[in-house]
Amino acid sequence: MAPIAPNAPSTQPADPILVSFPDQDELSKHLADFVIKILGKNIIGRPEVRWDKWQVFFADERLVPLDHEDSNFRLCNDELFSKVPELKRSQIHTIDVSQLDDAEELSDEYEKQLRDAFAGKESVRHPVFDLILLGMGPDGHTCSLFPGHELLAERTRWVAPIEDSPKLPLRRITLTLPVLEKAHRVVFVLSGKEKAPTLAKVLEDETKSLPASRVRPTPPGDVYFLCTDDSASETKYKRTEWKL
Ligand SMILES: O=C(O)[C@H](O)[C@@H](O)[C@H](O)[C@H](O)COP(=O)(O)O
Repeated sequence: MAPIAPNAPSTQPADPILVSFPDQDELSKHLADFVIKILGKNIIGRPEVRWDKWQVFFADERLVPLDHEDSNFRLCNDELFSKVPELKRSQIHTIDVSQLDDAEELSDEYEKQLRDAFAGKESVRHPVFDLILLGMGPDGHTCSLFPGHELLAERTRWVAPIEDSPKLPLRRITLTLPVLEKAHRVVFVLSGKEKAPTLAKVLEDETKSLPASRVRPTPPGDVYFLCTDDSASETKYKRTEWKL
């Protein structure tokens, strides 16, 4: 067995970075700056968003038409995409609604969209996202990966169907843990006191029993928890001062 070089990079996932802000407005402002820094281009000290470079995928999606009130695309479209004409519809990867009746086929087709977008990159064994933004439910679920569900054990597929979601609607597709683990940066965005006990568990529970606590990107990836103070009120986990 070859000895490990003393300066060899760690293969252990880095500790999560917890940053807490007084309220949602502060959180949103700093999150926007962070996204611009990561996905923008620094032009003479002034970061600018290069919208033409973006490829947007959904961490999970409900199997409903794109204009349905349960659609994650619809929510993002109303709040962001429709306000950014520079971001072309072809850069936003949505589910194939002609396959809504067949979750397996639809999931495979979404994985194919991912494979095509990442084709030619060194990372083709896994997609390596620059940034994945996630929420976390009060039960500790993230994407559509729910506590105790067999999909937590999925290691082969990049995208998987779920038809027995404990949170309605029942039928969805979701990115799998291996994809989350390969990302450069995963950012959980949390607000509200109802998330506080779960966040404490996710950050402090060594057993990693909850889906959100299983999201630990491999080096050099990082996972951030950007929260409002009420969400972070029950955890003793160390805070990091926010610096861009
Ligand atoms: O489709 C879904 O249900 C979501 O993708 C889910 O993973 C969400 O991120 C969490 O439930 C947190 O949601 P909130 O941030 O709205 O509480």
